[in-house]
Amino acid sequence: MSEHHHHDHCHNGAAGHDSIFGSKTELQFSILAGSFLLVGFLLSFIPGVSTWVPLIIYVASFFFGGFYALKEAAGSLVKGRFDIDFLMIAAALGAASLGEWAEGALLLFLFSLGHALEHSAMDKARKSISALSDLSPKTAFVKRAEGVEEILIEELRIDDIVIVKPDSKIPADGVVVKGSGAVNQSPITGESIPVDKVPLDSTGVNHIDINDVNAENRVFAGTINGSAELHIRVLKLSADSTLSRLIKLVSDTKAKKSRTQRFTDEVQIHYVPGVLALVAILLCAFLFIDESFSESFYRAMAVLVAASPCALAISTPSAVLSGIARGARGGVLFKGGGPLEELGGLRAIAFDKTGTLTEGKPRLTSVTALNESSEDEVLLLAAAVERHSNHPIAAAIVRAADERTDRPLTRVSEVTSVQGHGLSALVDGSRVLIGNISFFDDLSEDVRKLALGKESEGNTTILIKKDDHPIGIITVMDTPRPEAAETISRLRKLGIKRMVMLSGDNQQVADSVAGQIGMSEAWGGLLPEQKLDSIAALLKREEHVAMVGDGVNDAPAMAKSSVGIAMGAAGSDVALETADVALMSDKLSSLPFAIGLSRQSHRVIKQNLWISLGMVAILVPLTILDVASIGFAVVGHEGSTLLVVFNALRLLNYQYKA
Ligand SMILES: Nc1ncnc2c1ncn2[C@@H]1O[C@H](COP(=O)(O)OP(=O)(O)OP(=O)(O)O)[C@@H](O)[C@H]1O
Ligand SMILES: [Zn+2]
Repeated sequence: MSEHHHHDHCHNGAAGHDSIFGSKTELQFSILAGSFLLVGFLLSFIPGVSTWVPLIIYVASFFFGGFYALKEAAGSLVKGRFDIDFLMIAAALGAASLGEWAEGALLLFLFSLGHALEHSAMDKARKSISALSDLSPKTAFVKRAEGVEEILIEELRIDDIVIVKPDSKIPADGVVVKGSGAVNQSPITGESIPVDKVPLDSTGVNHIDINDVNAENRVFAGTINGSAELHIRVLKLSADSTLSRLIKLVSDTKAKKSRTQRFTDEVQIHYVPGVLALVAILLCAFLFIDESFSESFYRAMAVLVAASPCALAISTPSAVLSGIARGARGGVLFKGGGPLEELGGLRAIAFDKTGTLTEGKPRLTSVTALNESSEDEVLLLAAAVERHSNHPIAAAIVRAADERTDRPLTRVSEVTSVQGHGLSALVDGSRVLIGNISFFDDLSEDVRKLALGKESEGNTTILIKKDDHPIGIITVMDTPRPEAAETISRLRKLGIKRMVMLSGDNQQVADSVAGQIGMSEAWGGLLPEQKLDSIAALLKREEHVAMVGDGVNDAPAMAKSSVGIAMGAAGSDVALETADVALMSDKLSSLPFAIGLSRQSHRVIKQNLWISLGMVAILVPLTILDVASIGFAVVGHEGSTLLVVFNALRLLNYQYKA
């Protein structure tokens, strides 16, 4: 990741000091500038040394001190912008033109030193992100016909079988096919407790989509194998692995900017010309008050340095970068400064039920046969159709049917799914409908009562109709996630005053789950578009609402909310792409950490604004009134810039305390 040497300079703009001139060179140049300045200064006191000797040495100091500033200034000028670098060079050249070479060289030296330090501090935050890529091993042991071969991970192909030794890093995203044991997934998901993995028999299966593989069979590149040897079938190329995409998303500079970022950008657009105008006026001071031009010039330059908005410009980007880097290490991916700053300020969160607050793995609780059919018949027919659905309810029915009977499969065709209701299909020539009560509007009073009774016990209730006759009722029940109740109470303690469950399931089930995890509001029976309306309604009342989901069928609602949060993003491509904030683990418990980090980032950004604006507010009057010299202004200016950056770096060490 060494090509990530892109520096935000104090104006967010021009590309940084790339390639061979890394930030190390920048620091060396600055030190050279300082050394030449010192030598030149000392030589000027030695009698007998001709005056042009120190002059030549000062010119060398100018060169090294002004090199990067000139590069930056030129880059911005091409885009039609004046920036702080331009101002600095103007000031230094102005001093030189008045014969004050030492002053000019000092200005450039301090400026370049401040910026070199600032850039290496920013690099520290960036390295924290690129360190993610070191998580993945460089090579993998792959099984070939001739034996085991060690190859580069870039050369791994889909369906290769790699052998992962105990206590070593897993080289690819894939499915365990042999061996079982615990895997430490904390590098990707932030989960501190290792997760048990068991093999999945995939012999003879041609194509496996990693999104369909259960968590207990699935492993990610960059996670750490425990004490067992695992054989893994590769399901993703190295470049497409969850880790690679995580790194790509984290270092994506085009990600959503935060409001503060837009504010500071805006300020700078109006501010720099304002400063230039003020400086122009101050340059003319000698016309109105009794002083020489050089005195006016010095004052103007000091004001210019004092007023330069370097610290302001870097205050937000540095905090955003550090906050995002810290989040990524904790298994939380913020897509840019926008979500990072906004999440902590939220007071309302909507949750999807299935798979988010619950496990998303419902169990069959009852089968009721109606009208002369048998329970097995009902279950089998339902399972035959549900085999074509990937809804969690379908999985429960299919599993239960497989356990009970092994009758040959019936012929199923024309399966269509009706969003939020159920399925319709042709089975051996009969029209079969499977779905919730609201799917059927012509139920007899008896059947309806029976089904409603089951719902009131907290069951998800599914009716099966064959050729327009109800033949049975199947009920399933999902269990709340073990960490859900605790997370909800933590969120409440964090000041999230409104938490709402949105569910396509019936109201009784929604209420029952909400009751078990201590949530007060549950809105059930929602069709997908009604979930969108619910978000809109919440947005109207609460202004900002986050939506937590698994990204499977709630992506539109997540997109509509202020901050869309996806869980289990490590296992789902959709979730990783659509969310503003992705919780890499499939655990709700990283949500309080994410909110805590977001709030801390927000605090740091605010502190940084105070520091940067405060310094300008102090220095500008002092320089105008001739109380502070230009050297003082440079020290104050660069000092505040560095302070802001180091304050931001504190975020890298953020710890969530429950
Ligand atoms: N394949 C299916 N088989 C049987 N019933 C279904 C099926 N798909 C949907 N349903 C019925 O429609 C209801 C709503 O489904 P939908 O997919 O909109 O919500 P969900 O994802 O199950 O729940 P939640 O909104 O809580 O996440 C389900 O509770 C179920 O009663
Ligand atoms: Zn600066």
